[in-house]
Amino acid sequence: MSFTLQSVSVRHPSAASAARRTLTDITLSIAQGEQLALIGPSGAGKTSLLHTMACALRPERGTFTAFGDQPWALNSRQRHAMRARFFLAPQTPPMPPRQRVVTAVLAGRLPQWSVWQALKSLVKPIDPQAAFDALARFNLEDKLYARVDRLSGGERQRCGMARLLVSNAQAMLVDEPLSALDPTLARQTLAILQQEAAARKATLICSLHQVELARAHFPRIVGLRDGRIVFDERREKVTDEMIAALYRNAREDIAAAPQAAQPGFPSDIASPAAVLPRCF
Ligand SMILES: Nc1ncnc2c1ncn2[C@@H]1O[C@H](COP(=O)(O)OP(=O)(O)OP(=O)(O)O)[C@@H](O)[C@H]1O
Repeated sequence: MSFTLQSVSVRHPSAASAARRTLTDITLSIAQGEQLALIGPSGAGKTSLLHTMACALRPERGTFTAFGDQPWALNSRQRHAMRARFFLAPQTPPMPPRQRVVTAVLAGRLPQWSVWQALKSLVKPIDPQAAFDALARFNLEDKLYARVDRLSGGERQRCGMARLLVSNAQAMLVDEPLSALDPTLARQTLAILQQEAAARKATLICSLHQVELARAHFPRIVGLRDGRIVFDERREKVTDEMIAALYRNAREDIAAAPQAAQPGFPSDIASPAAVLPRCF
């Protein structure tokens, strides 16, 4: 098993103590080599779930196991060693603007390198061929020595994916990898991620706003809403109705609901807010 979460609840450390939890009662088991898409509306908790699995957020409750160990029961050195087994690719990859693409891509090797190797690679990239090969998968090999701040948003995002490829992660935790890409590039990029994960038998967990791509390409789909799992199904079991319910906006519900008359107001006026414009 790559990850097992049993009744896990998470609250962001910076959130007010009275704020509702970011994730509530999450139970999920993900086998090594599985490919799974996380979908759900903005603020559903997709990023927070990926961060929890990457040990960047500590559960407030429940049991979290990664690769057979409970990371938060380990000491920080052991937890750091465990982090080398997975790679979290954020939506906007952190890359110093003046850095060369080759260095930014090779940062995917940082978890495997000693401090000395990391410093050495900053001065003279240790394995530029690996960065070149990874960039070539995304047709970006000509950007090897370009500065990061000269890249378009989509190029930058694909550099982040090239960084993921040079890591030797056994689990790839990828947050909205397609958000800056046109539809053709989005499909190609997703195919490369899935091929790479399959080739190295790595687990691939991808948060996506492109629901149709998720349904077309991922065997397992987890729908999140308001920090809870709404469904966790094989893709053939996910229906249009489940998707519509997952993304239904609370405002749509209010608009669709019959307007109940309130005491003290004429029957065609539902609330004080509704009457205000009529006063002026
Ligand atoms: N650093 C933070 N401190 C406090 N609350 C946070 C923090 N980051 C996210 N949240 C809250 O946690 C909830 C889940 O956010 P999260 O980013 O995980 O959702 P998401 O599904 O990834 O959204 P999106 O699709 O918009 O990226 C939201 O209510 C958000 O406001």
